Amino acid sequence: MDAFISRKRPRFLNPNEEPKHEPSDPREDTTDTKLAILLSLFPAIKQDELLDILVSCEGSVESVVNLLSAKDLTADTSVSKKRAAVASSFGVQTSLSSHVLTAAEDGSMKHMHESGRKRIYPPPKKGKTLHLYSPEDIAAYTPCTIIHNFLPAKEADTLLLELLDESKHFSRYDFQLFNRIVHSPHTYAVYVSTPEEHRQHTSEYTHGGTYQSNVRQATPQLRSVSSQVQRIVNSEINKRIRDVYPDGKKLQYQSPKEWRPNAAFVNCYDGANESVGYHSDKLTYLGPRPVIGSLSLGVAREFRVRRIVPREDDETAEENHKADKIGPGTNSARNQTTSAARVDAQGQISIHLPHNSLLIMHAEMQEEWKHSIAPAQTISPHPISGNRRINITYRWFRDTLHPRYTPRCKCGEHTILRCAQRKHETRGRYMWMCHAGFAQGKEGCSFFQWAEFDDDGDPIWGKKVIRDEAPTLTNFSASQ
Ligand SMILES: O=C(O)CCC(=O)C(=O)O
Ligand SMILES: [Fe+2]
Repeated sequence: MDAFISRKRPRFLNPNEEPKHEPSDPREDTTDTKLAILLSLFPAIKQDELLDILVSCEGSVESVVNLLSAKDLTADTSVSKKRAAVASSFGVQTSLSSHVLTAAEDGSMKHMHESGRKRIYPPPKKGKTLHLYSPEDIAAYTPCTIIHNFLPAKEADTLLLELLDESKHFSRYDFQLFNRIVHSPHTYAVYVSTPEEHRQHTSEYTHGGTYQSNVRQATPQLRSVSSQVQRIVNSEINKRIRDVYPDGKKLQYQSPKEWRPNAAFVNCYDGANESVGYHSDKLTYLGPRPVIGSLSLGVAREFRVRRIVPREDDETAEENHKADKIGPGTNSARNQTTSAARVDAQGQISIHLPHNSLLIMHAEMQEEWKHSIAPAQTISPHPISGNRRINITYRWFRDTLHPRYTPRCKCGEHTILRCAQRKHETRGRYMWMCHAGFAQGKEGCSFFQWAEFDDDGDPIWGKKVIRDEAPTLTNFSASQ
């Protein structure tokens, strides 16, 4: 069903934990009743369509009736009155999707597609989850694009089989949370395409204060798929710039260059309880406004996203420094207590990721949104992978942000790049910080330096801009 369903999120009992599942909202039980009422009022409209409109009106029968009656100017007045009477017994809600009304250039209210303006949707309501399925809704509500059935079916199955076999080499990463060492609730490995890249990823790039130990050579299938991902991601980036960004221009700090993935982080979620908590992906080596291509294989799972809500009160750059770390290539929320509170401050959106779907996280994603793979209440086993889901995130490590260039902190370690997200005065500014505080058993130093970039996201060290002209890393796709 190309629609979303709105459900109320439960309050978290333990602030360190995402809920294992969401109890269903008793109000959902009324959906059938509402649909039956709508069917009786609008017998000429198909049930599926009515359901779509109902969910896009957040379950408000009154909004559906108003919407459809407004369209139906020739409607019999007695029918209209009856519809209005029934509808008024339900609360008014906002409407979404293709039924959204918006102000046109001339100030009149028109349906989105008639107004000639870009679609701007309201965020999900506090404490609710919007479930999105259609590529159109996902592109409109989130900074993501989804492409279903991305690979030829056989190729997707071959890649899945290959990575399931690889997954026996995957490991959990350990991270520190409130003085405890915690294991990630899924396994992973990093894939690169040449021995030189392997050397760099195991002895130069650091993640949360340690070198990656689980770096592997990309399999032929992984590399072949990388070039297909590269093609489509670049084309989708251009569409996004043209159709969504202000004045049809790339975002400030977004690279104007072709996106060239040179590393793939492969995750395995074995069973419904395996997950990854809310985080944004680490910017340190990807740079500002990165784009990430994420291919899902095997069991379908929910990818949840939520916008980072600015907070005026107690945010400081120093506080950001104390952020906990939840995985390689990820920046978690500062802690799950505040994270949980903010999930409730603005609703979340759930994107359903079936086998062989490619999700593109666009340039506005990492700095302004967080994402997670929620534990599932139930999953439907996949014919090849059983209960397992494999996910590949193709990433482009910018050469200009190689650790040979990035500042060292007082501990003598490589710093990490973060973006100020919550305080209005500093929101959107980047900073270099000590990462030692993120590593097991290490206390961080107080190193802090604002990070400067030119408009294309290349770093400015002193007055010197390091440009990304001669990549040292071999491009994943080009190196086949
Ligand atoms: O499994 C996914 O779809 C997302 C994984 C993720 O967020 C990550 O590897 O950073
Ligand atoms: Fe991520």
